[in-house]
Amino acid sequence: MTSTVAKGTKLAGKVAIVTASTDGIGLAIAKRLGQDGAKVMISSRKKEHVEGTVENLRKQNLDVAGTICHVGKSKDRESLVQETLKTFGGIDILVSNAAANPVFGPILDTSEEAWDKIFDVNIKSAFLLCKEVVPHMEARGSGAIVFVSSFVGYAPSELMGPYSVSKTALIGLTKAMSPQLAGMNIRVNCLAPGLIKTKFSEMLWKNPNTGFQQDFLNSIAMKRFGEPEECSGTVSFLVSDDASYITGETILVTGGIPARL
Ligand SMILES: NC(=O)c1ccc[n+]([C@@H]2O[C@H](COP(=O)([O-])OP(=O)(O)OC[C@H]3O[C@@H](n4cnc5c(N)ncnc54)[C@H](O)[C@@H]3O)[C@@H](O)[C@H]2O)c1
Repeated sequence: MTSTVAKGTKLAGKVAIVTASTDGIGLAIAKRLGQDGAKVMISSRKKEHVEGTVENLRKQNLDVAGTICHVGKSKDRESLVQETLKTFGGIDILVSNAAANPVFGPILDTSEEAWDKIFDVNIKSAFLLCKEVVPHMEARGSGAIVFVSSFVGYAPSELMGPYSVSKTALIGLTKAMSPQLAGMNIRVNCLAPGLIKTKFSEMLWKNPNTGFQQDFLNSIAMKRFGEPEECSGTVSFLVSDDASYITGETILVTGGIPARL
């Protein structure tokens, strides 16, 4: 199912950065923000993916540019910000979407190296990118940040323990940052998707006849997995003036998975 939401210009004049935006949920968000009028800086680790995505989105008349950014590298984070300022003249919106999950299995089997990678990419880099971006939002007089967490941040997956904890940490980071940022007229919120059909989650939804998949589907009120486009409207709402009195919150987009902290 694809989104049939009417598109508009509610983000006209805004400049957005979306990390890991050449595929999956990040791409759907970047596209939607562009369709809603924002200028969007596309980024991911691979040059060819960035170039291909920019070309594709420009063909759809969206105002986008692109740059490489491995969110765990401080030089890349700096150049993402500098490229955005140089190309579009400011930053109003940050969507921190990049995430890594190098391990599946019992949590106590996680190596220190894997633990560090998950927390570096999923939480520390998200925080450090905010630190980099916030002064530029402050200079514009306002801003909006969205972290992409997950439903497993509320209901930890037994096989993705450290990833789940990193996603819980993003929900906490959203709350922890909101009072200080409110003083700068910057809102910070969080999206917690359910199981969305992307490459990242392929092994969880692509084998239609496994018992696991059936059990999982049965636990979802709507009895289907989500599409990336079903996450993007929520992010566009959260960064728009329609959400002007919402900060520190996480919105679950899960088709109805019972998940609460
Ligand atoms: N697909 C789902 O079911 C699901 C569910 C809940 C949350 N999420 C979250 O949604 C976000 C997007 O995931 P997706 O499903 O679209 O999958 P995806 O694989 O398309 O997105 C994750 C992206 O992060 C990128 N990435 C990893 N390490 C990076 C780094 N160091 N620097 C820059 N980019 C890096 C990957 O290349 C990938 O493009 C992630 O934060 C993920 O945790 C996904």
